[in-house]
This record gives sequence, C-alpha cells and structure tokens, in this order.
Amino acid sequence: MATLSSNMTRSSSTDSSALSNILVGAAVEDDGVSGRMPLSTPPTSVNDNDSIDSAKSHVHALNPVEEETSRRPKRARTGLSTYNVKSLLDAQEQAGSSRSRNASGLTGRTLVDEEDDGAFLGKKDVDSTPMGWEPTELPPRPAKVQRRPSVKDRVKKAASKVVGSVLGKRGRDAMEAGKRKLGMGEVEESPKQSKILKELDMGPKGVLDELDLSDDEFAMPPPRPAKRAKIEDDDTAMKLSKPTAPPLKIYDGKRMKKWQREGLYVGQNAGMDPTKKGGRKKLQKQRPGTAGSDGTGTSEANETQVDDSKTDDTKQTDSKAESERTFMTLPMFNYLDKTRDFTIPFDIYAPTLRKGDEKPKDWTKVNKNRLVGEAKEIWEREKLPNSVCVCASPAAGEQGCEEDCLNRIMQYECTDDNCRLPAEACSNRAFSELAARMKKGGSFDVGVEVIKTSNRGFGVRSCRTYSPGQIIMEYTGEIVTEGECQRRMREEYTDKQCYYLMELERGFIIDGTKGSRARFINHSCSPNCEVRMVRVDNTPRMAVFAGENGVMTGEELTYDYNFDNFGASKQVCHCGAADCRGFLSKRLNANERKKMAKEENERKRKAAEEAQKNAESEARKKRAQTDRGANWRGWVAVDDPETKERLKAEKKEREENEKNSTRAKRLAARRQSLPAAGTAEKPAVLKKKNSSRRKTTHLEPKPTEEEAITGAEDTSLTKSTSLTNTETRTISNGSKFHEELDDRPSTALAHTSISTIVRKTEVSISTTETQEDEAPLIDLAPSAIETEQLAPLKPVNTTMTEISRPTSQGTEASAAPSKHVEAAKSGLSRTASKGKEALKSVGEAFKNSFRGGSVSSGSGAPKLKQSTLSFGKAN
Ligand SMILES: C[S@@+](CC[C@H](N)C(=O)[O-])C[C@H]1O[C@@H](n2cnc3c(N)ncnc32)[C@H](O)[C@@H]1O
Repeated sequence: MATLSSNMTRSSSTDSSALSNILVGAAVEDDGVSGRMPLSTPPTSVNDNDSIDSAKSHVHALNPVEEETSRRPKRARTGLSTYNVKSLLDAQEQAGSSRSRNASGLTGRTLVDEEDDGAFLGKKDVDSTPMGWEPTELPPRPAKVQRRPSVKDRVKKAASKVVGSVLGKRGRDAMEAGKRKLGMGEVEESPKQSKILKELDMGPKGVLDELDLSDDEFAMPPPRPAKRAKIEDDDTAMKLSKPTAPPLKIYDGKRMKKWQREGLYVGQNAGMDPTKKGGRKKLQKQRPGTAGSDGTGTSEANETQVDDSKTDDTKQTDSKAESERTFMTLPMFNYLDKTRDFTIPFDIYAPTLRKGDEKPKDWTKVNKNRLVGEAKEIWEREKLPNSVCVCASPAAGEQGCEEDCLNRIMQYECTDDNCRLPAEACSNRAFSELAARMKKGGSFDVGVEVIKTSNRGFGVRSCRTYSPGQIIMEYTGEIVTEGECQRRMREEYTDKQCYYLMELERGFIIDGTKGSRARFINHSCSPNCEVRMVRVDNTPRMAVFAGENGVMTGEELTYDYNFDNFGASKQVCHCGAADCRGFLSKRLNANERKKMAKEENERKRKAAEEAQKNAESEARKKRAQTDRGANWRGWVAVDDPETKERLKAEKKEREENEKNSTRAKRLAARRQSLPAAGTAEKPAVLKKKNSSRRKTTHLEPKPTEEEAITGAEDTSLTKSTSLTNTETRTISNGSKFHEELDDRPSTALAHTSISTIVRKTEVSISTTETQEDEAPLIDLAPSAIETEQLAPLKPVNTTMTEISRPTSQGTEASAAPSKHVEAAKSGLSRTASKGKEALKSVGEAFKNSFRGGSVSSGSGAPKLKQSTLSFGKAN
C-alpha cells in the first residue's frame, strides 16, 4: 500500500488547465524516477472528465489489479493517491457560492482565488477534503494561471478605449471631464438618457458608467443609406434627396389625386377600405383636389420638376399618409380564442383568387376580336378614311392630345400615322398602353380577375388601381352581324341565362360568349367604369375604361349596361347603388324620367287603393265572422234545394219561436193597447206652430243576417220590413240623434225623403217639415225624442200630404206618388205587418215620381210639401 505524502503533485503529463489530475503523495519507489519530487501545482479546472473521475482513479490506484488496466502514465499512477475532486468542488462551491458562474455554468474559479490575489489553496479548503491530512507547509506561490477574460473584463476594456484617460475614474463627472479633454464637447442629456445613465452609475462597479452614451445612441437607428447614395457632391446629394414621384397635373386650378404607375396599391392611402363604398369618398375628402398623372409614361426629369412644385400642404399630406402606414400588430395570445371581425390593412389585402374559388365554366377565352360569317365581308368594305389630329406640342411636364384632340373626339386612337406628337407626349394612345401592359403579362399588368359574386353570377375585380379614364381591358369576342346575333339568340342561346352581346357599331355585335374577361363585368346603376368604342388603325375596338373617380384595388368593375329591354320582362338589378333604377334597363333622359316617375306614381296610387280595398274587405269578413257567434255553421250553397228547404224550415221555426216568445207577446199586447190607426190624437208637437224645419235622423244598425238571406229572395219586401223594424228598433234602443237643419229647398227635402225609403237598410232619415200655412203634421214631439225612457209605443197616424214636384210632365207626375202614398197610408193604419207593403209602395212611388224629371225650383213651381214616416209617442 502506498503511503501518502504531504506533498501534492500534478501529473507531468499535463500542461493545460484541462489536465487536472492531482496526485497526492506520489510514491517515489514506483515512480521509476527515484528521488525526483513532482511539481506541485493546484488543479486548474474541474471541467475535466478525468478530474471528475479522479475519485475512481483513486480507488483504482489503491487496487493494483485495476491499475494494470488504467491508461494513465505509469509515472503518475504508481502508488499515488489523487484528490477527490468532486469533494473539492463541493467545498469550493460552499466557499464561494456567492460568486458568479462562467459561461459554462460552473463557477470558473480555480483553487487560486483571484480575490485573494492568487493565494494558494488555504487550510480551510484543504480541510474540506476527506483526505484526513493537514498541510504543514505551504508551497511557494505558483505563477498566475492564464485564463480567458470574462465578459465584464471585455466590456471594461471596450469602455477604456472610448474614454481613454478617464479609465479608472468612476462616475459620470469623470467621464464628462474625459470627454471634454478629448474635445468631444458638452452633450445635453435627454431625460431617457439621464435615467439610463443613473442606473448605470449605481454602485462603485457600474460596468458601463464610463461608456459614452450620446443622444444618437438612444435615437432610432438612422435609415439605411440607399445603395446608390454615394454622394459625390452637394448637387448630387440634393438631387437624390428629392423623392421621385410621378408628376402632378393641374386641372382647373385644382390638384387632383396622385396616380403612380407601379405597385399593387399605387395611389391608395392607408386607412382606405376598398371593400367599402365610402372608402373612395373618404379618401377624396382627405385629399381634396389632388391631381396626378394618367398613368401613361412621362420622363423622370418631368417628375422631378413637378415634384418641385409640390406645395407644403401636399408634402404634409404625403408625410401624414406615410406615418399612417403602420405594421399590423402581432396577435396577442388571449385573442387567439376569440373570433372577431377585423379589417386587414389595405396594403396587406391582396385580391387574389384562392384555391377552390369557383371559376366560370363554358368560357372560351378569346383575347382578340374574330370576324365571323358575313361580318367579315361587310367589315372589309366599310373601311373609313383616317383622320389626323392637329394638337400642339404640350408644355414640359404635360401631355398633349387631351380633351380637345380631334382624334379623341372622333373616337380615334392616335398613332404615328394620325398624330404628330411623339408617343410619350400623347395621351390618346390607350390601346397601345394596353398592348404594352399585356406584353409584360404579369398579374399586375393584366390587373383584373374573375370572381364569383353573391347574387349576380361572376364578376370582375381589379387587382390594382386605375386612374380616371385609364384603359383597363378590351372587350373582345366574335364579331357578328345583327342577323347572326338574332339567329344565335333564337337557336343557340335559348337556354342561357346570360348573354354576352355588346353592340360594337351599327350592324355589328361582339359576342363575348367566346371572349375576354370583360364579358363578366356586371351592371351597376352607379358604375366605376365605362365602355367605349375606339378606332385603332381604322378598326373599331371596344374597351373598358376607369370612370371619373378611378378604380381602387379590390373594387368590382361595373358599367351601366343601358339595356334595351325588348321583351316585357325586366331583370331585377342587384347593384346595390343608392340610386339604383331597380332593373337592368335603359338610361333615360330627363323627360323620359319625368314620364316614368308619373307612371310609377300612378301605379303606386292604384296599388295603394287596391291594398286598402283588400284590407277593408278582409276586415268586413272578419267582423262578420265574429258577429255570427257560436251558432255559425259556415256558408251553404243556396242553389241546393235540400239546403233551401232546410233553411226555410229553420226560418219558420225561428219565426214561430219569436212569435211565441215573451217579448213577442209583450209587443203584441202593446200593439193591441194602442188606439186604432187614424184615430190617434194629435201629438203635442202638432199643436205647436213652428216655422223652422226640423229634421230628425236615426242611425240604423245593419240588417240582420236573416234579413240579408230574405233579401236575396224578395228585395223590396226586405227593405220594407227593414224599415219598419228599424224604426221600432231605433226608438226602443234609444240610439238616435236629431239635428237642427237650416232652411233648404224643398227639392232637397224630396231627395231626403226618397233616400229614407230607398236606403232603408243603411240609414233611416225621417224628416219633419212644418210650414205655417199648411196642414198640421205628425211629428215626434221634441220631448219624446229627448226622453231617455220612452213610453210604450203606439201606432200613430201617418199623414201624408200631397206631394207635388216640379217636373216637366206637370202635375200628372206628382199625382202618381200621391196615390201610392194614400195606399201606404191606409195600409199602415191597419196593421204593422201590412205597413211593410205600404212602405214598399211608397218607395216605389217616390222612385217613379222622380224618374225622368229634372228637378228645378222656382216661384211658380209646385213644392214638395211634406214627407213624414214616423212613429211618435202616444199621448
Ligand atoms: C354580361 S353578363 C355579366 C356576367 C355574369 N354575371 C356571369 O356570371 O356570366 C350579364 C348578366 O349578369 C347578370 N347581372 C349583371 N349585373 C347585374 C346586376 N346589377 N343585377 C343583377 N344581375 C346582374 C344578369 O343576369 C345579366 O344578364
């Protein structure tokens, strides 16, 4: 067994810190090198597997068998004990637990403590080893171990480079002084800066307290210089600093919207929502009167020049729009489980078709017009001579061939043959612009896509912005004659819901069934596009142009179909415009609109009347149903003889019952107690001479159902019955009123009397007229009318005087009714039931007497004197 020496050695085979095999009390005899004392160095690192396994090695060392297998150098192994490094590590941890760890996660401290200025492992540390030995003598101080500088050290070093001579002095005062010394000048501290400096100043060991923290370091990093911004001289710098925007055009003294030529969202501002109708208006409000180029090419020089003319206002608006452009915030976690609507910022929204979006079937895309059949021959014969425009060269930065260009007015596109201006200075070359765009062929250049709408089939959406009047796409298809078009409609398209026919010019029609995307453009009464014909190289072509407000990215393209409806049926319009005409119909001029409005009003009035009538009849039906009561069994066909029989029997039974009822008996008794007709005393009112006329009107309830049924069989009888009953009922119910009437002509009175009889089922009006110079009349005494509790009724004398009326036939005509009146009088005076007949004849008499004679009044004309049918109170 090897003995332990008080000397500690390090394996000579190691010369790095990683090699930390610590040998204690090397056995000299096994060493092979007698008398040579090993160098004693402390372990330098515990980050060494071999070291960690040293305990194991120790065991091995004690075991000669195992020792054979060990790979350690024989010199180091033989008869040596090692430190239990693990224990040492534990001890070290305990001693220096408050110290910081290095990047490897371990303390980074060695047994040579920096704080102790490199002092060797002290007694305290050695005590903690389980070796059970005491160092008797400390070896000489070893050379300082080289180690990697810590982060802290490196920061300090960096700081020292910055502030140079002030290194070592702590505090900002010293730093400022140093900076002054270096000629860096005084720097004003911002509040944020001073706060951070204060924090860094804390404690005597503030690591960063000597760093120079100027305002620049807190500010946002400066924008990256443009790659090409290698500024040669001041002039170039000036030029580069100017933004390169498309030129602004001044129209009517107002600036208009700026339309750029590149990018999906050119000309659109942040904050606008192309999916909302008000978006564009809002945008225009924000930027009133801003103008822009029409999207056709202008030179860079022009752009710079026009930009110079930008007012401060425009610049401010631009910078505002710029500042509005914010990044979309990241979703917060607590929003993930909530569903809510949000608007995607306009420049993130990409109107692109997605997988699975419905695509039109039965569509053959044809991007060029094709002449079909007859059309070809006629087409070639009808070539028109070319016109030439005389437009002057435009001023710098402007374009020529504007609104007053002859070619434009004549619907000709300018070409090198008919226009003297160079292409880039001419604004009337829409189709050539379109051709250039289509040649590029990118989705931005094509600029539209076909989408499925909710209620109008397919439609077309813009994938970019278009300036007002800018060409969007050509309407192409097969060019056919009118005859061929008719034939196709009759024979080929009978089962089609949509036609894609567009009149190109007189006699020619473009059938877009096989055509470009333009055929899918839907109608709107308030459209954002228009379709125009333009002759290009003498060939008429049809194209869709942006309307006067331009078109925004994502908007659906629409134009006014101005449909001529040949058939009676009109298609309902779903454009959703505020001023929608309601149908896919023709646009009307002012007069036509007026006429249409009038007709529409009339139609509405009639519809309202009809509706009211219907409502009334419904209400009547309802009322009748509720009035019928529980015994109502429904309608029966009166044509059915069985039913008729049954109804008659029922009616008879009812009448019998009524006759035998107590009420009937009471009424009969009352009737018997009345004085006989013709012998009744004069009512009080007759004694009173009254020069004024008085009219008493009784409102009568509607006829009962029974009466109605009876009425179907014998109208006149029903009327009479009704009248009699009415009179009786009216009085017994007390539902009455009377009104004082002014003097009125006797003819009117005659009318009233007639209406009393003829319209007896509705209202019964009995009129009393008293004239001083005439015979006494029978009337109700006022007291009787006003009395609440009426005395028992008695038949009263019905006196009717002769009625004379002014007719062309003279007195003969008036004599006729008087006969009937007499008859009625006698009838009435007998019994109440016979009175019905009498009244009927009276009615007839009146009717007859008025038939065929015009009523006139005059001093010599006979007067209608009196007509009274009344029941009065017996004295
Ligand atoms: C030239 S096509 C337009 C493309 C069509 N939506 C499609 O799916 O093929 C015309 C037809 O579209 C429909 N349409 C267009 N605009 C409409 C509107 N504003 N309201 C209702 N239907 C409309 C009508 O059926 C019309 O006959």
